Amino acid sequence: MSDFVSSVATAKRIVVKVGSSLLTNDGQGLDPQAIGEWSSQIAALRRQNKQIILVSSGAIAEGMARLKWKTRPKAMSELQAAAAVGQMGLIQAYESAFASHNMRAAQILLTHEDLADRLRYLNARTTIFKLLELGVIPIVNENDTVVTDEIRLGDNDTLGAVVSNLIEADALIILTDQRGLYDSDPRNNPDARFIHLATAGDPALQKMAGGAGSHIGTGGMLTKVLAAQRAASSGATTIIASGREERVLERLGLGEAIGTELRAAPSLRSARKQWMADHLRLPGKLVLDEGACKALIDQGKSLLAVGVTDVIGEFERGDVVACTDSQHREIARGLTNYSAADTRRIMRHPTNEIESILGNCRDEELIHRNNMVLVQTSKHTASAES
Ligand SMILES: Nc1ncnc2c1ncn2[C@@H]1O[C@H](COP(=O)(O)OP(=O)(O)O)[C@@H](O)[C@H]1O
Ligand SMILES: N[C@@H](CCC(=O)OP(=O)(O)O)C(=O)O
Repeated sequence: MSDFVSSVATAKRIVVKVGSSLLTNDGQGLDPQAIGEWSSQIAALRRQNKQIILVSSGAIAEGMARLKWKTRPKAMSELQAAAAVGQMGLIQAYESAFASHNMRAAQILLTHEDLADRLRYLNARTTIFKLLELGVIPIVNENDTVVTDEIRLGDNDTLGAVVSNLIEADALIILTDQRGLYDSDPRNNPDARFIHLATAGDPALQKMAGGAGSHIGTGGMLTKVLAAQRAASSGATTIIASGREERVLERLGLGEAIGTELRAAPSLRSARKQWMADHLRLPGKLVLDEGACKALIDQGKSLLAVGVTDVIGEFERGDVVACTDSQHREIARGLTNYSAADTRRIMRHPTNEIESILGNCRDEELIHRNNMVLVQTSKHTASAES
């Protein structure tokens, strides 16, 4: 028995990764009952007031069943074809399972490149946040059709971590066919000891983890341990637990310490905020009025166009820009949703006028709070917030 409370209890935004082995009948196509069970458990977490993003594998396994292939192909083009065929079944199954709980789901297919490109990264983020705001469950998988071996994330454990970083999730739950992480592969060593709690990124964990245990799964424990390390860089805690444990998600949400919990070291600062803070040369500056400075510093709010009095420099949507007070002292920086040209047109105007000025209103905020880092203390010193 573990004597700690699961971090899932206090987590508000959670990425849940479900591996192929938990969605299929021994790799032979999707198991609708399993999908029904996952959607019920996610509905239970929603009732606990948590935002859930599902990273689901299973497209290749379902595609193989639909194409009547008995063994997993090796050729990239065949894997991609299977994924393309199977992804439809996967989404179809989730769509009807969530509908029975009066919930909507959305399909998000991502590649490594989408997240390496700043604009596409920002668009993916904005879309996922909007879906969460609307109460929709985003279902994410890798866009297998367009990726080659070299640029493939390759396993959904890594994708789960990348998505956790993207939306700054509090927790990443990786569900698999084992109770969690042991100090060696329990399939080969019956005396393997179970790890309840450890720090993500501890090099000892990598030595314990082996490859995939089944012909269905891809990564094994090693990709899960590495995913935990990656998720920790934006502060998320990872839980590796058995998907066969009854009501596992709901119980984790209630604080039961099921599985292995890999916590981020307390000192870790959000990687994205670090990235913004590290920008030395910014392409532009927004000068804010007093009210906007207060909203950012004291109230933790997003920046709206109405609070901007001047735009200096040239920049595009997605660039990191500085926000200054009327004395040109930098108080914050963040990813802007509007170019310099558009900002000049909408500054000093309330949000409800953006559409009539620009012809559309893609984002209500000029810089969303989630995309901003404060770079001053109340004394206007230049130290970055931690
Ligand atoms: N130290 C370890 N502790 C637990 N499982 C391990 C360990 N090393 C390797 N494994 C293997 O990892 C497998 C889970 O990974 P994988 O087959 O990729 O599943 P999934 O499809 O859920 O991602 C387990 O079935 C197990 O055999
Ligand atoms: N994109 C692939 C996922 C591959 C994968 O990581 O599978 P798994 O190791 O079972 O989580 C699919 O949908 O089949």
